Amino acid sequence: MSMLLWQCVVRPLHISAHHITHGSSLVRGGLSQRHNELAAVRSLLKQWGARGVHLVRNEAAPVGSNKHGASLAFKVALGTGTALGVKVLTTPLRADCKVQIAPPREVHDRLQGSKESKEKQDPPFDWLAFWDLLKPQLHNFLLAVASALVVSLVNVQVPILLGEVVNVVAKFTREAAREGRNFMQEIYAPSIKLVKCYVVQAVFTFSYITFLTRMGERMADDLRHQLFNSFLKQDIAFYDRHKTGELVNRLTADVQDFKSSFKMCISQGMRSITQIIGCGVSIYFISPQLAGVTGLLVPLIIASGTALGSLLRSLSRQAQHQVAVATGVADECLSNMRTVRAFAMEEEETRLFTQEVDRSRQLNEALGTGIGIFQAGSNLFLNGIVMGILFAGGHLIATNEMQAGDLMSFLVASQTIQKSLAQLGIMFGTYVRGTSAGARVFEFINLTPEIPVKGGKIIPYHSLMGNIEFRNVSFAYPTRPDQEVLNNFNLRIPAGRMVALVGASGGGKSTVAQLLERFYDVVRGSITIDGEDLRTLDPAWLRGRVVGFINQEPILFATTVMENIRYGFPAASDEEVIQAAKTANAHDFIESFPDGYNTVVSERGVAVSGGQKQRIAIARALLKNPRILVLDEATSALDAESEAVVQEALSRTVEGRTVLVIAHRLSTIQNANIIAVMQHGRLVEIGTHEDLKKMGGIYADLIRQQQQEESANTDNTRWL
Ligand SMILES: Nc1ncnc2c1ncn2[C@@H]1O[C@H](COP(=O)(O)OP(=O)(O)OP(=O)(O)O)[C@@H](O)[C@H]1O
Repeated sequence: MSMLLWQCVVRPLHISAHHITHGSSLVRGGLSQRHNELAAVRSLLKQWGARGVHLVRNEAAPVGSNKHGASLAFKVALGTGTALGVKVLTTPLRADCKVQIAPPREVHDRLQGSKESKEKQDPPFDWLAFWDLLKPQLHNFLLAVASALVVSLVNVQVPILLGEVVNVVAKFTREAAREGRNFMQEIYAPSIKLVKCYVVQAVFTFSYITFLTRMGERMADDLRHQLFNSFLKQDIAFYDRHKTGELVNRLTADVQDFKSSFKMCISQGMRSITQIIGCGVSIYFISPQLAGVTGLLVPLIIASGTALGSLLRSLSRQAQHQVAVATGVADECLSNMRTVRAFAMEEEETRLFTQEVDRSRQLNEALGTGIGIFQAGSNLFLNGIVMGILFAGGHLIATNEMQAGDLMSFLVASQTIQKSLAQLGIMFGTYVRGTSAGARVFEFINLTPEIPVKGGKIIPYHSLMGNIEFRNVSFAYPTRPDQEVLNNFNLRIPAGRMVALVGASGGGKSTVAQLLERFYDVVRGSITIDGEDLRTLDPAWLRGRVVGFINQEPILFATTVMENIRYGFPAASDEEVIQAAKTANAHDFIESFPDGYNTVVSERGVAVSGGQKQRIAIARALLKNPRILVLDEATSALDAESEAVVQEALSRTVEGRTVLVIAHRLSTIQNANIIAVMQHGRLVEIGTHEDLKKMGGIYADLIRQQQQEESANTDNTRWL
């Protein structure tokens, strides 16, 4: 399946003569007609919608060759300054291109754009879903809230008790010696009260942190679980719409943001509000005059703190975003190191990364300066208030309107109010961040897929024949509803027969295979298996038991070969796995691995060659003994030697099954019972290889074209 996604990833593309307007000259001309090839790539990129394409290096450099063709490397630039590396491997009927998009500005702008649109389109917070999430943790929540309340009330008491202690101390410095009173006796009661307060404060601080953590972690765990579950239930169209990075971000950063914001709102928010009210009442009772003056300054503190705070928050968001952009560039480069190396783009990648890191440094420096100004300014301001209170309080003490201990209480209480106000300012930002992160998470949890993962009719195994029929099928991908990919498509695949789909690239062949797997539903018409509409059948049964799918790029998981083959049919015994591997021509090479079937294949299957990977995938598909087998370009990425071995395995695999095979190399499908030729989403020719050749239509043209390309390719190989 070929498709270009303009996103910051490197992905292989398969571009056939149909896509490249000068396709035949591309292949026939070989290396001697580089300009034609470059023009072809340029026209292709334009076709894809890349505006202002021009070639940076007007020369193609051969980077390698094999029996099947030559690799050429091009560097292309988009008008925006986007650098593309295009690597073309010419093969008899097609050109396989690797397109690397490594555009710093483009990546940045795209991320910026997506972030802006994300900010604009944040869904409303779902309070009902939040309540459902909170309900199981209500006991932890209430215990945390009660404990935090106790801590706040104690915090309100502390300044008053401190004042009482200071009053005793102050009294003794002035009069104790003269009156012969016992200091220990007088200080004992207020000191004990203070110590009790500190102990209660410590116990309940421990308690609220423990309950809050328990509640937060359990809610986050629940959220991740629900979200992941919801991801796995979504239909494939959902994955066409959303990038993997975005989904992973919701699962990690958004859940984390939501959790910490929620915890913070409870602990800090509640404490701050209680302390502001409690200490406000205290200072009023200590000295109404001083409290009045301080109260006048409060709006000033709030206004300046909010203004500066929002400025800093916006700067901090920009800095965080820039760090993400720089990380994205590094991630893209490191995870595609082979492509970077193949194009000798190390210096360019370093330049891109440095550029993004430099921007990030500048923003962080600006943020640091802002924080410095904010902290210095607020310290100065707060210390000014302390000085003011001391000055006015000193005056009140001198006129015997106040005691020293009361001044002390007033100072501590007013400081607590100031700190709490500052906390509330921060809290507002935290609340906004938390609710928007939560809204994004709930949005995906609440999504209902159009195609359910399971549920529906099952045809009993003994009566399942495997007759397939596409009847007047029309289809457009949900992400491109205006582009009709299949148009009144009709095809019958009788049980136990092999039907090959051929035709120009983009004609809709892979789409037919995907519809058979019910990755998407048809827009009009119907697909039936043994007369049953696919939409009435259980999708899990269909994919898990009936249809085996082998495509060009099999995916191996980072586990043992045994588990990789068993994937999709976990109940299979070791013997069954080994038998499937034998049929798939895989047993011998697996046995030659150091740990045999227990060898762990690395994350991307690097330790396993393409042909070996494909045979493991065949064994995996075989294990579930599917009635229907779909082979979508199963051997087109392989060299001649591997292809022969895989073909041999496939010919054993297809026996007794209904098979839909899609292949560009016509030599691989000549034995099919029926060959169906597709063009622009329609079936245009159908018959056996001999019939179609005699007919002299599109199929005959394709064969002629392929033969010419094969001979041109042999010439190129000789030339190289
Ligand atoms: N997931 C998708 N979302 C939107 N459009 C898609 C998607 N997959 C394929 N297309 C588009 O559908 C059309 C048919 O693609 P399809 O892959 O079925 O063709 P194909 O004949 O199999 O091509 P190839 O031989 O290159 O694999 C193309 O225009 C392609 O761009």
